[in-house]
Amino acid sequence: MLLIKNVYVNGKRQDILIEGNKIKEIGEVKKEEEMEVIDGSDKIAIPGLINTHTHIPMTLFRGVADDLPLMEWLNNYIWPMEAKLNEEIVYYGTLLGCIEMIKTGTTTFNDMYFYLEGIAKAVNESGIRAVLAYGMIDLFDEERREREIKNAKKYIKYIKDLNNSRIIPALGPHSAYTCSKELLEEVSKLAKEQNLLIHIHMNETLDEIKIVKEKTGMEPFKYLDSFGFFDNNNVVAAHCVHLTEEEIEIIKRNNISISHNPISNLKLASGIAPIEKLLKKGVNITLGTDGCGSNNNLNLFEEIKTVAILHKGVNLNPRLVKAEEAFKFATENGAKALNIKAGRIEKGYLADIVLIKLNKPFLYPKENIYSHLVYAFNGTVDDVIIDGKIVMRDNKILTLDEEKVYEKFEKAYYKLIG
Ligand SMILES: N[C@@H](CCSC[C@H]1O[C@@H](n2cnc3c(=O)[nH]cnc32)[C@H](O)[C@@H]1O)C(=O)O
Ligand SMILES: [Zn+2]
Repeated sequence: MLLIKNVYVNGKRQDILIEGNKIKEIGEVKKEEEMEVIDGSDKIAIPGLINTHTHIPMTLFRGVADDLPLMEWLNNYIWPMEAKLNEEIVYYGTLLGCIEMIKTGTTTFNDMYFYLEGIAKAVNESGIRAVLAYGMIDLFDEERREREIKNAKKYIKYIKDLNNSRIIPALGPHSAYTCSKELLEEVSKLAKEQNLLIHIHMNETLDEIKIVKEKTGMEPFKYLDSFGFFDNNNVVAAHCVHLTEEEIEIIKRNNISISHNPISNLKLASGIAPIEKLLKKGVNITLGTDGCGSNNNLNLFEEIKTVAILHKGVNLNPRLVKAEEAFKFATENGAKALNIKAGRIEKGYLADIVLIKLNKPFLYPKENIYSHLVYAFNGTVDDVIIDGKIVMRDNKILTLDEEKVYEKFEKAYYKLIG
């Protein structure tokens, strides 16, 4: 068992006892012989952050094609380079991504990419928790559709056969503008049959909406809703930047979770999602970084701060998205979207816990710590526990050899651009 002694958690100094992968007790815990102890007296404990939209191997694309709009970025740079990926290169890209997320307090990520064996191998070794979807794009071609659906089913089986509760399969139809209606219908059916999360890009840019509207006569959410895509499914819709009132109703009615990616949306000049309207409707808002090609890091604390100030500015309302709301987007709401019992430090919850030393200049005055975590903290955490296991101690990753990963990553990168 693991005992975190005298740590500042849920607003007071107390102990956290972890048994297996769950939180067993919070409060006054007597130290027993067989317990491993972490002294928490100079630290705060927070729930591990949950990143609900990533393409984790895109660490390899960081800084490769900046300052471009989405369609040009995807078509002229990213998609041609992705054609040169393989399992090994993706494995090293993912290892780096896992290090970066653990170092900045993220304990779960929701991913859509390909070469999932490489991704799953790296996730397993790093100790992080992940929901992994094979990203499907058929470009309305029947042969490609068959292949994408076959691949998706292959990876769902592959992940289930790993029998690792930290690695969860999901379905990842890329978007309404790159997937045929037949593929989307097949995905919706499969998701219901196997009770799988659907992870999809929605309404990210005005171009995308124009393409879908010209093809179907409807906006993306209305089009998908017209054939029951969302019915009785668990859906995480990434971006949701440009929405009609009618589409917001569809999101609410279908209990769709939004993965709001404010920094990616700004960097690609996609726009700013209508968070004020979505909040008013009680929509479950979560946070994502997107890939490192359009952010360019995986530090979810930057998304927390951005979401807490961006919407104040654009709506001229300083009361919009308070600090505790922004923090909830990245913890409890993310857990709800991914249907995992995490996002809070409470008895019976998964032991995904992050410890932060308080002796950092931007964490003073200490009594305002919960404000600092949103408006002042830079994201460098100290200890990380995932699934009840210590994966980082005093900022040192215990599950991977960092220097070796950096060296192998660079070699993989040069193979990719060579
Ligand atoms: N089976 C597909 C893989 C799709 S994975 C997910 C895709 O989303 C792409 N992607 C990354 N960021 C974004 C974004 O912000 N919007 C739309 N697509 C993105 C990413 O480059 C990747 O091609 C194929 O063969 O291409
Ligand atoms: Zn994306």
